[in-house]
Amino acid sequence: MLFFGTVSCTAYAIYRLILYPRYFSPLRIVPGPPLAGYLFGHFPKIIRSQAGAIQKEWVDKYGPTVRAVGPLGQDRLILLRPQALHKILVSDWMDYPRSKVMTDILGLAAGHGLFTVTGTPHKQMRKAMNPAFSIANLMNQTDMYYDSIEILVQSLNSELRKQSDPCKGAVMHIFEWMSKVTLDIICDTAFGYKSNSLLNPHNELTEAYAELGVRYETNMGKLAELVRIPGMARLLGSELCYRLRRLFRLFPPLASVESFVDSIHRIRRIAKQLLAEKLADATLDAEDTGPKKKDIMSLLVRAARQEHAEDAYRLSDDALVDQVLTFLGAGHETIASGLSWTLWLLANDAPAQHKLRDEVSPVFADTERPDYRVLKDLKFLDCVIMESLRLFPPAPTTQREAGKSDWIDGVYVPKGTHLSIPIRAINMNRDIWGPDAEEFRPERWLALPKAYDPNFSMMAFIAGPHACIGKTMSISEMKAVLATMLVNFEFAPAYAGQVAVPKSAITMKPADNLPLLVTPIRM
Ligand code: HEM
Repeated sequence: MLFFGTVSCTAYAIYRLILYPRYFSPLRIVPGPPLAGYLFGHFPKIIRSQAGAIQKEWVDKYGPTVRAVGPLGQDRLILLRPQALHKILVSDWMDYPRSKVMTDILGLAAGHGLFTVTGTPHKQMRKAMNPAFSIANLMNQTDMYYDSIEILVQSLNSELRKQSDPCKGAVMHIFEWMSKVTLDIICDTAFGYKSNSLLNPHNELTEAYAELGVRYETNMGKLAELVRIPGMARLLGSELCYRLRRLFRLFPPLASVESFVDSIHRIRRIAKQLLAEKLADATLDAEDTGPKKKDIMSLLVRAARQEHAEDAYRLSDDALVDQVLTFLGAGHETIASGLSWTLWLLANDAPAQHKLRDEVSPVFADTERPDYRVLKDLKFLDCVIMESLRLFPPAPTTQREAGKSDWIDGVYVPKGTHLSIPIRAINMNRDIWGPDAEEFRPERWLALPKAYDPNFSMMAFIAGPHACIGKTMSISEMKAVLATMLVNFEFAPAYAGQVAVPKSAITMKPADNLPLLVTPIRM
């Protein structure tokens, strides 16, 4: 019996890892890089390459539909064409959910909220959350951004004052500053919580996120493999695993999982605390007829507590904790990354930086806190942000999994195939954007190319029912921060020949925290 079992397992492994990808997969006819290692395929290369870069290299070399192979012989298709993207993201989106590995990892770090549900539960949850992201609500919130932005300006000025000649400026790690200001803004606008990370570098939430960021980036490959073990994702997020986390030290290759578990536990504890405060506030609010709190969580808690029709969907308290985690996870590093790369691009393009400053300065002559409408009307600011998000999309790739076998873009795609959406490669597609697709040219947004498709040519926020719920919020927050930065400071590369490189794997974070020379315009 044991012999029969061993032979069957070995035969299956040989079929799955060696024979299937080479001789039986219907995708073997699709162009792509030569097959790599039997066990992990192209996965190590994907994980180690600069964010979104390998997908771009492959579509440039092999065309708009590329086949690669992931761990355990799993087929992967990289899809660039609008028809294919429309099918998996819009028309048949329910049949192409986010993959289980992706939702397991996202669920651990950013809660089991909108990121991890699909189909009908997703529709219901999204409907419950949409009002909190409405334009009307965002218009109410814009003023709150400036509480943190003004502290950022003061903090950068006090760094400058430490220099022997402040007018000559100082080199500052821009990503660190953008990360702090965006964390403070999301905590305030999403929960009415003052995280104060700009003033207090040892703030618990800031430290936990910094630690999580490091562990997440450097251990992505390990985590992706670990969560494939049935039940492991749930175990890693459990109280038991937190209590026993020191045991990971006994297995040196997994030693760093200890601090990953520790950070997610700390972040979850703060999220629960934030929610408890919101629930207490909601009870008080119900008795009070005065002005209601404007933060997103207060709106969700009030909506969940209101009397609805019997069949209406309500977010439970546990679901609300997960939404807290989702906002924290999704809402700060993405914007921090977008802002940092925009400042990098402007630092390297003095005429664009001057042009933008000329546009925003008159607005600040009238008010220190331009509102949503004023920011919306700043055309060149809009072009600069769109161009920066096109070249450096904070989420440079995303994935889906084929929930059924079907034809996509003329290729028969078996159920279970991993589908990669190469956001950065799509955004730089020369067929759409022309021969200068890789250059920073904000003016291109004033005369869009004929081939431009509003849904599938610039996909920083993707498209369809899973498109980013925070898109309008992100753009308006980026506008408020950038406009204020530009009237107060000038930005230039930190040293001659500086090259900025995005980190490997998932996000577009700059690898070196992006040092830039910051000089004051008004102090
Ligand atoms: C520049 C900033 C941002 C970028 C580039 C960005 C990008 C994206 C992308 C590409 C997705 C789709 C992921 C996928 O389906 O695989 C997404 C989804 C999502 N984003 Fe954002 N995001 C940003 C900011 C935000 C903010 C500020 C929030 C909330 C406060 C947010 C909340 C979400 C949520 C909840 C989803 C899941 C939506 C769903 O499945 O219905 N994002 N984002």
